[in-house]
Amino acid sequence: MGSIPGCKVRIVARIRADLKKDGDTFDGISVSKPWISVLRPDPVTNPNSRPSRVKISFGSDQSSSGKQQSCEVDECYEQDVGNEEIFSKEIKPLITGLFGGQNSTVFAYGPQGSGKTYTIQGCEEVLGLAVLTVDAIFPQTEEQGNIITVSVFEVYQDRVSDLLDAKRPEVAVFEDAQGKIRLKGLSKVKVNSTSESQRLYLQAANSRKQSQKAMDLPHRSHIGCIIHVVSPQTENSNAQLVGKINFIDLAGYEDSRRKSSDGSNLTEATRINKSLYAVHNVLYALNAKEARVPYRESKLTRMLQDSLGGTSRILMVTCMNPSLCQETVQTISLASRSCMAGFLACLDPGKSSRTTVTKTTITPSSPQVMKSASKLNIRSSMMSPKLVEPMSASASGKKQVGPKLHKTTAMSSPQVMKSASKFNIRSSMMSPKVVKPMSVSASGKKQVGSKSHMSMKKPKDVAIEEERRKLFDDTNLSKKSELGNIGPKSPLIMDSSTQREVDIHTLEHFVQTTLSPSKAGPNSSTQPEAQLTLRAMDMYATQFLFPEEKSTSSLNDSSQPPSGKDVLPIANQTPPTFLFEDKENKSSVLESEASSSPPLSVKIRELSDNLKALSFSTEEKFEFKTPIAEQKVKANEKCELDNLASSQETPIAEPKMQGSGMKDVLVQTYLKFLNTASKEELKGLKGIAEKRANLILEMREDSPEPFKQLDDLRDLGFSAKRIMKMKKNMDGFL
Ligand SMILES: Nc1ncnc2c1ncn2[C@@H]1O[C@H](COP(=O)(O)OP(=O)(O)OP(=O)(O)O)[C@@H](O)[C@H]1O
Repeated sequence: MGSIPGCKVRIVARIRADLKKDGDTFDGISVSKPWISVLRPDPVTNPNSRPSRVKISFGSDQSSSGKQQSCEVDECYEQDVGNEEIFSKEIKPLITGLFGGQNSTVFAYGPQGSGKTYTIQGCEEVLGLAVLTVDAIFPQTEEQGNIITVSVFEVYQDRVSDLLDAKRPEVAVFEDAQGKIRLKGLSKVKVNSTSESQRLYLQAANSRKQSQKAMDLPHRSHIGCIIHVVSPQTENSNAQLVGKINFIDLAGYEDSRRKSSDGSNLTEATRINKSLYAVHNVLYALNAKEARVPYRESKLTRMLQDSLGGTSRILMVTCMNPSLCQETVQTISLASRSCMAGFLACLDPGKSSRTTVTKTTITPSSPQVMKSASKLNIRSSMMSPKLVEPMSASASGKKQVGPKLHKTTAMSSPQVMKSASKFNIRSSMMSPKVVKPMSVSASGKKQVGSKSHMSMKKPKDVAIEEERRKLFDDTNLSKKSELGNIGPKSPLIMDSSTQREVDIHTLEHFVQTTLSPSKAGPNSSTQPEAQLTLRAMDMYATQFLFPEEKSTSSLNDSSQPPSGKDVLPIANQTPPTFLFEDKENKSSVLESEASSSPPLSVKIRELSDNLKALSFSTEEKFEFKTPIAEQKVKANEKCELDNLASSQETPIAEPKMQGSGMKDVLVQTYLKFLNTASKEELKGLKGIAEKRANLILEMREDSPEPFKQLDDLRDLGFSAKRIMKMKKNMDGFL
């Protein structure tokens, strides 16, 4: 597979068969001429000296401008090509790898109605690629004494649910101690025939449609089917996964500015598109052989991580409507961008993006785009979905922070940009913009809180995430430097030295006496890191996470019995998901808090008030430039002066920036506490009582660090809404 040897991701296009023959329209305008043409390289004039690709052109070659707009992909299947042919050319090579332990992922991507479901799932009369796969691997699995199991799931707004369980339990996605991705609560059903697998898949998809209809929900979500080949359990061994292949029918891409065809609102459309961009970001990074692949940008990519990275192989089938449709141009251009990344990386492996800060960025400001946009009424924001990539490795080894580092190249496809023009396509959509807020220093030297960084608001979330990962990277940070690093971004440190000292003393006393008796050994009791962690965590929990519950108590901690059906006793099959309802069990949490550590809650609140006061200190209190402040910092010896020095350049008078830094620290410290605290300590937190504390300990057995971001709280039964609210409250507060 793959016309470009060495490329990890293969991008092919498929033009859907024409369903209506009586003339197509585009935005109400009749289109009489064929508007997609496919040009294959001529094997004679284009010998195999370089990888060949297929050119897809949009618009008529007799267009008024006389120009054709085009983009390139690895292959294009035209309207007369059926699923079987695609299967035999594209999927069979993946199946060979499957029996050798190689995982694969097949995406169908495209606008609504372009044939994604038809391609992956098929219909009653036509088998889709997933079912054809089951059909093809049966003989070999039987021969080897292996079995096939199937899982079907839906990802809707970052919630993964099991479609083979009528109750649709939520599936928890987390990483275990060995770094493997676990899908806790996802059923695996053994299938014994092709027809059985087809029935299963169709049933799951139909039941989803019905419930969406009944609840009047918009139906755009990602549907996944995982086919596992498993060696069965024997007396002497547990069941073992031989390999798996994932088929993902991605939610239909829809221009979020157009009226939605399924009633979904702008927010939802934007969210769906964002998750589609996240998939593209991952494919792009993999194909470009980038050092960092942003799997965590979306739940879907995270759950597929073990079938995307490593030796896994990826196929993306970009489905195209045969009728003129701006979404088709947009989707194929995005796909082509990933394809181009692989093409360049394969042509010149020496120039892998592992060693360069240069990022592929297509911005509306690139000359081609601007030209197209102005000529053709293209709106830049649509052509340029920002594909945010937070870090890049600097060749110089120096960490570079902030927008100054962003390099913009109109690398994707100028042709595609131009193509948009003909169809009144807005530029921001066609032009995925890759922003690199930070780069990794080869020397490991950190510069945090520099002006450029502090003033960088977008892409805020990703930058913050990367930053906080650095701040709390135990392996890289000395205790000494941690204070320094936290300092410039944290109001705890940015405040006057007097206040800081007072606060640290309070905290030391607090840590040693109450909060962390288990850490009260000679090493731990004086650790500034522990102090800051606890202090910030307390503030965070009290002030931001549960502001509405300050006067009452915590989130509830009730668990429901396991749901989801695990049909097979497979070694790596995890127990079903536990769901928690936040509306229950308030009393038990109250009891627990009251009985376990009343002094703790009092102290937490005290401390929070202190910190709150600090965070709202007046500007003059942040006078880093005064010699006195500097002296005090030096005398303290707990802070790294380099970092503080760099922060002096930063005007700290921007409360929003200050808040952003504080939020960053607080979120991370809170998560770190969840990852490390004892059961009793956990129970001291708002929202955590006996059951959740137990679950956290259980999760820590599976994975040493189960909480890496706020969204991971969903594994504890916190609803997405609630987590959103937490984030929002924080923003509002800060
Ligand atoms: N290659 C094809 N040949 C014949 N019919 C097709 C083909 N591709 C799609 N169709 C038909 O087109 C219609 C839309 O296809 P499908 O539901 O697969 O689109 P989709 O991209 O999955 O849409 P959505 O994003 O809304 O789920 C269906 O009726 C399907 O049967």
